[in-house]
Amino acid sequence: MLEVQSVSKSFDGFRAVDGVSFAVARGAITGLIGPNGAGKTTTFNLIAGTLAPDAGSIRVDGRAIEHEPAHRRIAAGLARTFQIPKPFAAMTVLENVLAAAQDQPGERLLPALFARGAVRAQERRNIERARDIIAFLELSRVEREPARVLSGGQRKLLELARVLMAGPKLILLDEPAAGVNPALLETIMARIEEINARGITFLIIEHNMDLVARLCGEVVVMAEGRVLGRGRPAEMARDPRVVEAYLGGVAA
Ligand SMILES: Nc1ncnc2c1ncn2[C@@H]1O[C@H](COP(=O)(O)OP(=O)(O)OP(=O)(O)O)[C@@H](O)[C@H]1O
Repeated sequence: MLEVQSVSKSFDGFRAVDGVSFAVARGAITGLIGPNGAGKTTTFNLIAGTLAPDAGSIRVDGRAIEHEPAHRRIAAGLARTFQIPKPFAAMTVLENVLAAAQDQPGERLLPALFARGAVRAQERRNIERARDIIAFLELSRVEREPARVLSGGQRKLLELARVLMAGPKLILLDEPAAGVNPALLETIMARIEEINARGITFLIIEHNMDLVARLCGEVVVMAEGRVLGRGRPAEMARDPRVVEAYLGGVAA
């Protein structure tokens, strides 16, 4: 589903991502782990298109996307969340989810002028879909509330809702467990499992090893801009190179 091949990115001569290669199988939930500063978020930004790689290729479903703008990658089925969610604070939960819908005919001039009925029908379908997704993520109670009133965990759920509204086949999650209380974390993990069971592939950056051990069939471990290893979470946790990278990270 995703192939990252020899991808590099430097900031002012500092190699944040240095010849990184890995693949994510269709239908898998793969973890991207490693100590702080390993280059995980930079790798996400390169895959999602918020940063352009200096070198290397990125393929989704066999199609090279590294030169495509971020919005085209979303249309190609790639969606991502952020470590710190950034909902539209003044908009309601429902409006936030609706804003993530792809291919809204109302945004195109000609259909808007000549097919008002069709536009309205599409909008109704979008609202129905958004409300189903909101219910699935247990946010119905706050559907009409502005996003600014949500807790940290609810914001993570709202991000997932927005991502689902875009209809992706591959979802990149940046620290879905960060700042989330244990009850909501259980909801988030269960929903990720259910979404995955419907055939959607995940790549997840996460420091919470309970989440990684439960959800991820395989992890890719990064340190200092490179891939240290890949394998099952329990295997990687025992790998001396991985242990050393984490200890080094703590010491630094
Ligand atoms: N825009 C930037 N300009 C300069 N340096 C950057 C930039 N973005 C990231 N870096 C540096 O690149 C390195 C990798 O950062 P990155 O955020 O990708 O790490 P990470 O593995 O996601 O870390 P964390 O787990 O703490 O989120 C860090 O040393 C960081 O300071």
